[in-house]
Amino acid sequence: MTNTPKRYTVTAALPYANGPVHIGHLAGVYLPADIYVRYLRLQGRDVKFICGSDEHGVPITIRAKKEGITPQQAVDKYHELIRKSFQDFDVSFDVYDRTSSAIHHETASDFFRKLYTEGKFVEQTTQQYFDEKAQQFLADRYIIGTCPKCGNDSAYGDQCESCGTSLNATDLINPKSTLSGEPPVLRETKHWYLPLNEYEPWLREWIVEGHKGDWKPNVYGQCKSWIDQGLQPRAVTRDLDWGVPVPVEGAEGKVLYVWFDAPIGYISATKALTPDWEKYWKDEETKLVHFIGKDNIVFHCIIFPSMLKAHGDYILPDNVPANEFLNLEGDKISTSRNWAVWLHEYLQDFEGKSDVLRYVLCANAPETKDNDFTWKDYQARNNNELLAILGNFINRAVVLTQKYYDGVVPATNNLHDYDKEVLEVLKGMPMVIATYIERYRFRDALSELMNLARLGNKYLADTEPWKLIKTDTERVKTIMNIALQISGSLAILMEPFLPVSAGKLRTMLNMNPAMWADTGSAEMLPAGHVIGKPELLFEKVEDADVEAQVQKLLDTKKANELANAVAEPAKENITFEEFSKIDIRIGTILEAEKVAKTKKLLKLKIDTGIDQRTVVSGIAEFFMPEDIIGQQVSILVNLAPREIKGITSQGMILMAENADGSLAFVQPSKQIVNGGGVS
Ligand SMILES: Nc1ncnc2c1ncn2[C@@H]1O[C@H](COP(=O)(O)OP(=O)(O)OP(=O)(O)O)[C@@H](O)[C@H]1O
Ligand SMILES: [Zn+2]
Repeated sequence: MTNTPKRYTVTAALPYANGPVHIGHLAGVYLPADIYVRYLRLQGRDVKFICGSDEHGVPITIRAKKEGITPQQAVDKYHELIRKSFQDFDVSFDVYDRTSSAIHHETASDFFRKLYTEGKFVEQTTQQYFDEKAQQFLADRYIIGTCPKCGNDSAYGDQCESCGTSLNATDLINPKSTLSGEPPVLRETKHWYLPLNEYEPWLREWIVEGHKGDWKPNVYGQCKSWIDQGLQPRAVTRDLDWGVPVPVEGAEGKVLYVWFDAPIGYISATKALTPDWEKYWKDEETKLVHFIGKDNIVFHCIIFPSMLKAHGDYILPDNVPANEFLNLEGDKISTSRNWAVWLHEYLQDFEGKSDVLRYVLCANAPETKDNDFTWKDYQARNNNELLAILGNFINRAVVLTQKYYDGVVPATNNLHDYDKEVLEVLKGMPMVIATYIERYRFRDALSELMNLARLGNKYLADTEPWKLIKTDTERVKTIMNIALQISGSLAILMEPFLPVSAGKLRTMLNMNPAMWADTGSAEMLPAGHVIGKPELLFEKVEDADVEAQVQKLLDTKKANELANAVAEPAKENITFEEFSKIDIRIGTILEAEKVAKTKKLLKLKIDTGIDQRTVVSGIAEFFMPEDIIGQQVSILVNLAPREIKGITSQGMILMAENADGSLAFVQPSKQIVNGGGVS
């Protein structure tokens, strides 16, 4: 599509309703989509921004089972959490719907029925894995095994998350049911398949030949490799009781595969938004763009387009600008490992700072390769870029205008070459930024925006109006006028990236509503216009703020280590006679002191009931001597005495060790007389 399209349908991947939104989702999908849409609106284009929760599929049924609630209750909880956090983050969806809605069930059913009636599916009875204990077919994530491609031993029945290969359950080596842990048996069942192999020549022409130039290399490359490997028919139904029922007689107990119904969710959400929905999906003059992360490429570039093609009434995506992945502090973001910065928590911890997160995630977006988010980088980008460059420039321009002219925009006079150069750059900037945005290069676009603020700072630093005001007041008028022109343009150009700050700046400058096309010209803030009072756009992020976040992550790491700790294998068997030789008694600590010049050792005096004896114990890192006096402990009393740091240790205190190496006393659960035997 080269000419300006008549309208746009922009979709953002439907977030899966089994966890909250994290920064990876934002950087990969929702932020670039929101920047794009906000920009289009400023261009006056007709655009609908579509999203909603993806609420079907096996992981939701597994979570519901685990929590003892129904799948509907599970998705209700996360749908609301996700919807609210997007809203609080100012993601400007025109509609945020959900796939458990009636309108979606109806739309997805109709879609399936049309393809079914027109003979677009292949019906096949095959052997599928069945869990005899749970009396259930094992779709997708109900089955794990070893990936035949990469050897990952926890690949799912539909996909290996390690190498990204899409799988059939029967491809897995050593398959196991995730319900019972048992190896499954094979049972006959009937399903409907979309014969992707038949769409291969068309896909080759449409993508491999047609989109070589305009799709991102990572997206194009993945598609080409899929097509080159040869496509197989793909089942679009599942034996499951949660989802859109297959609307065909004899298909009781079967639902549509989640990846069949989810993308149709974009269409149903548009239906929920407007009775005019058809022109956003069926008119060739509409430009359809899907924003997704890299693991969704095959579904949006191969499977969904084949479905749309089979249906025949719908347009195809013009582009699918998928991003790579964002990692967190060097580790893959993971919902199940709680390794994430959760959006709703961020918004609580950093109230009023949604733009800072938007800035950092866009400046560091994984557009061409995986990238890493670190709190140090977050702090540096806020303090050294947003605050020091953008915030500082705006503040100078507004404060000086208030000081010299009581907020009235002065007129220019007699332009110097330098002024003309700066105005020339300003005039060209909207086009430069727009071109990057239209090519889905949001990092470059943001970097140009910051260059404009840098230019403004440099202009003021070079011309030094604060000195000239004493000698050349006419010159200062020109300088301040130009600084304000830059500020006014920034207020509009930054809106897609930093909507909250852009709003504040527009208020500060007392601006009339303006569009992208108005920027770069002196008409925005004409001489005589009165601006408002200065207000700080950004504030410093302190060390303590980011240290608290890093600590939160360290705590998560520790909790994960404890949860994943694997017990050491048991030692060799011993006989009862051997065990009987061991004499363990309950005793009480009478005295405790640190052993001089050591870090780990405490010297204890213990009442063992038999005697009072000295024991040297390596527990000083975990206990303060004064805290343990009076505690009952278990002591091995017939261990041969040993010399430790010049002290004779007569026995050993029994300690239990945690996964992180910390120690606890092995103590009786109620008071026991000293000397009481342990057996
Ligand atoms: N770390 C990430 N970086 C970039 N994009 C991501 C990241 N994690 C998920 N996405 C994208 O966000 C969109 C929504 O993700 P979805 O709700 O399907 O969760 P997911 O991929 O299962 O992630 P998670 O397992 O972390 O919840 C998808 O398009 C996905 O590709
Ligand atoms: Zn694999």
